[in-house]
Amino acid sequence: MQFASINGVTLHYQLIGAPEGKPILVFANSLGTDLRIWRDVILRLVGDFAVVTYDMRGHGLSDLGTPPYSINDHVDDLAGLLDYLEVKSAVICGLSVGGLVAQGLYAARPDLVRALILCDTAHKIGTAETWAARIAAVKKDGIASIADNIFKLWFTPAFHAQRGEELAGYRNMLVRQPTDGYTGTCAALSGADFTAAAGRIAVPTICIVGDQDGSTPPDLVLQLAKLIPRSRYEVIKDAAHIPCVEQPEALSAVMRAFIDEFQLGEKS
Ligand SMILES: O=C(O)CC1=CCC(=O)O1
Repeated sequence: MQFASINGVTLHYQLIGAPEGKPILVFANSLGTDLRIWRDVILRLVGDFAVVTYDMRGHGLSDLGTPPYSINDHVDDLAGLLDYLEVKSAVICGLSVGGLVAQGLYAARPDLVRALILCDTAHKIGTAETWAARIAAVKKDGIASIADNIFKLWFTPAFHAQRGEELAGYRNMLVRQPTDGYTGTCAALSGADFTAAAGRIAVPTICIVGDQDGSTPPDLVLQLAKLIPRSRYEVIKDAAHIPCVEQPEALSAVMRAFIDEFQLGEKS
């Protein structure tokens, strides 16, 4: 296991493969998950890249810091981690809030971003009201009290019917996140709006979404793609909000095609 103290917060991360001579692919997780969600995608891409994954503050084995957070707290953590690892420029793949962090990283530190893979995310996710209601529910009754509803957003009915063991494991992942880390990140989501910034993105970008995503549905992700000049848009079949878990083969194939189109698999 690897840990780094970034902005006074211990972050859990994994660097897989040697960065020297290889392009770097960085993965940022979604609300209520940790770096383990990327495993089956990483296995399909790791030969050609060095890979960095990490647990956002308040999630996984990373410190809590001082919640509630702003999206810039998460952005500063990722920038700090890349500086710590002496990564000069990387392909940043972010899922949901991780995609907002990726957009924020580009806005704050474009030097660190060679390309963006924005997965099941948007320029703005939810409203102040929906996040306030979720924060209140979790503070009152805990994450477990909302888990069934969250899982309808995360996974398709087919996943629920056929992949019960994984469902149970991912439920453990969700309910074991620190309550303050989870609600702290809901606050960050509430305040994050990259609508104006999206039009200034000038690196190769692809927006990807599961066809049954109940959290950031295809229409919303298409709106994001339309805001970003020359970006690509792809829909993953038979997936909801977490295609890296539900359809890793299809997601990595889309990522691979994007990587090849822009020759991102070659060291810049
Ligand atoms: O509601 C969820 O759990 C889905 C989600 C919204 C933002 C995020 O990161 O995940």
